[in-house]
Amino acid sequence: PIYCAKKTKTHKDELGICRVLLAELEAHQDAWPFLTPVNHRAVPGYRKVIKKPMDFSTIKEKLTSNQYLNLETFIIDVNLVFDNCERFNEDDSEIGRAGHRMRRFFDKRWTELLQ
Ligand SMILES: Cc1ncccc1N[C@@H](C)c1cnc2ccsc2c1
Repeated sequence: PIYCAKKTKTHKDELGICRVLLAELEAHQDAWPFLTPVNHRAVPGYRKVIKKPMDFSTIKEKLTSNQYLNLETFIIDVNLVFDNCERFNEDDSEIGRAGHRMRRFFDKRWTELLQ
């Protein structure tokens, strides 16, 4: 088409996409290490190494209490979950592999939803 305006997404549209993406992340079979905050008393060294802990339940709380300005601030928190995972866990470990699989899944889904 000659005139093809890029459809801007309203705040509500973007939050709807965040809710869909978060629900899919939580339902993923490899989500188990990321569903709740890492218990730093049970995981020695975690509090020292990971300056900004993040997990899917915290993201959900922030989403439902309207703390995300837009899709970008939501994506930054999701990526923080995976970056923390890479920093603390060996690539060749159960949790490390789950983190890589979850990041690949997330990258694929949000680009699909935004096309
Ligand atoms: C994402 C992450 N990074 C570093 C350490 C832990 C975790 N996940 C927590 C839930 C967790 C905490 N403890 C255990 C014990 C076996 S799997 C598992 C998972």
